[in-house]
Amino acid sequence: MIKVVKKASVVSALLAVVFMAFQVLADLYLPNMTSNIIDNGVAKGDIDYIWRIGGIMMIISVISIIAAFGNAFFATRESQRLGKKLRTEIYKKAENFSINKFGNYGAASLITRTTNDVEQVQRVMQMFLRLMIQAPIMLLGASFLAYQKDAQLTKVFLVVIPLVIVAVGGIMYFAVPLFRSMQKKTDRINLIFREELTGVRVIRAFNKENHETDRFDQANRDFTHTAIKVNTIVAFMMPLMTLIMSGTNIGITWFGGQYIADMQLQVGNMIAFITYAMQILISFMMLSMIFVMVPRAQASADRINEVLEETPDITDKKQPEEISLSKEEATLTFDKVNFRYADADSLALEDVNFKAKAGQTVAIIGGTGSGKTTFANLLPRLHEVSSGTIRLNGHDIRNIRQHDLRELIGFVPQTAVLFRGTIRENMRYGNVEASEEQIWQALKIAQAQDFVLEMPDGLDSHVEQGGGNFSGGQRQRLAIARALIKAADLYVFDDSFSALDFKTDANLRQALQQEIQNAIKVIVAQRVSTIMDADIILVLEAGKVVGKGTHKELLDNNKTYQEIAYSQLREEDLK
Ligand SMILES: Nc1ncnc2c1ncn2[C@@H]1O[C@H](COP(=O)(O)OP(=O)(O)OP(=O)(O)O)[C@@H](O)[C@H]1O
Repeated sequence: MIKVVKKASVVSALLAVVFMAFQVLADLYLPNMTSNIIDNGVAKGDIDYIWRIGGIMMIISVISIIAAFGNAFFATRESQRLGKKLRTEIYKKAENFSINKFGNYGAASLITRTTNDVEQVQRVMQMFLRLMIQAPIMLLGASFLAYQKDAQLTKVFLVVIPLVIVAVGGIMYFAVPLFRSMQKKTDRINLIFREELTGVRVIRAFNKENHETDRFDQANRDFTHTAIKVNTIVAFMMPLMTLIMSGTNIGITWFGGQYIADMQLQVGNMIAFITYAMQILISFMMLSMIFVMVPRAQASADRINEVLEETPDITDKKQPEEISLSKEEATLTFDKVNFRYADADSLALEDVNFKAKAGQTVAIIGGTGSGKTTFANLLPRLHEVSSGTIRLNGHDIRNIRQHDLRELIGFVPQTAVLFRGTIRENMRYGNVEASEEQIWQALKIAQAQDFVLEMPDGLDSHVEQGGGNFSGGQRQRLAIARALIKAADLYVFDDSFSALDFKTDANLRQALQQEIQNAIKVIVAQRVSTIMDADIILVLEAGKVVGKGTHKELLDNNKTYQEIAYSQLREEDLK
């Protein structure tokens, strides 16, 4: 918790504390003046005294109000700033996570950590700056002043304080573990909800709405059940404290009345004593609220820290090599490349070797799970090779800044992701300075020009979140165009032609061949027809390259390739 809260500004926090100190001092001083006004003004009928002290009390009250406002302002501002800072830090950290790390946490948990967990810490920070300081000062100050007013009456506290400790302790004992578990349950609700939203089509197609609703209901019920339980327990706090406060009041009045009758105590002092007693009990209540909230926020702070303290598994070298666009000089080399996922027993890619030069097309083909996407992800360093070397334009890609490397690569992922906005904004994601002409040229190569032209708003047509208002094939073509808009030495298409019909697929490949002549193209595909013209075809089987060559060579002498090819096309189509 301290690690997280330390990120707040010391100056603002100090200002909040100073204002709070003024407020507490004013609040502690007022009962003393009330006692004076009663004993010296009211009892003796001294109207001047009442006016004078009354006036001073008004001024002190105004100071108390200003101090309370100042404290609230700085406490709120600093806690909000801390929240903003934490959200930004988590976001930046998560943005740089490798695909592996991202998968370990899961999107739902990262969202809960950025929103709910940060809110918990923010709330405690605000409370800390308001109550955490107020409560102890008030407790000590009020105890001291009460003792000064009448030492005999403090014996009431011998009964009251143990009672308060038992009541508050009991409530905390039951509530704190429940508060802790609520954070995990919030995570679970977010996870299920997110999964259901992203998988809504599958859920409907399989008629699993009821099953999913039950799953969500169960998590929701579990969370609500815990929340009700914990709030019921905490709800006892108020009536219990009111009971104790009333009891204290009666005790003080009972003993105080006797002392007044014996002329050992003045009425004003008794009234002041009652106010101090209430302040002592309120301080206990504030402290107990802090003790209830801190463990819950501690759980949140731990979850935030877990993300912030992650060491990135893919980092830039301290003195990276400089690289720039090579155009016709581009080269790509895989030298004994192996890759293993962190939690896997076997290699996902084993001993991959090849060389490609500017203008060439490298194709990767293989069955599902053979390692094709893994291969594609190694190129922009979304994963880091376990051993061996990948060289782009002669540079080991581990020696280049990730940013510089990715500037040289046009990447089309397996799932075409578009962002909410317009087609033009999505296209400019690839190159912010792309001219109108460049955008249309990229759309033309990607075979997306026609359908964009047909849309009433053309490039200004609206794109829904994830590109939901486009067909799978249209999304793929827009994602391809977005990558092509970028001047790159290497274009990677991870199964990016799979949703295209054969004719569009062929036209696209032809356009790529004609228009993108200098760059190296890496095409991952399941369809032989997509990669027939490639200069180098790598056939993957369980992560191993079981064939390497051109379509003709492989068709003549590679059994795996023959099996794939003959299962998809007729013999005459393969020539
Ligand atoms: N994050 C991961 N952690 C552990 N193993 C993984 C992970 N991602 C993929 N794998 C495993 O690595 C192997 C290769 O997966 P990859 O996604 O590269 O296959 P693919 O050829 O692209 O398959 P597909 O054509 O179905 O997309 C598979 O056995 C898969 O189970």
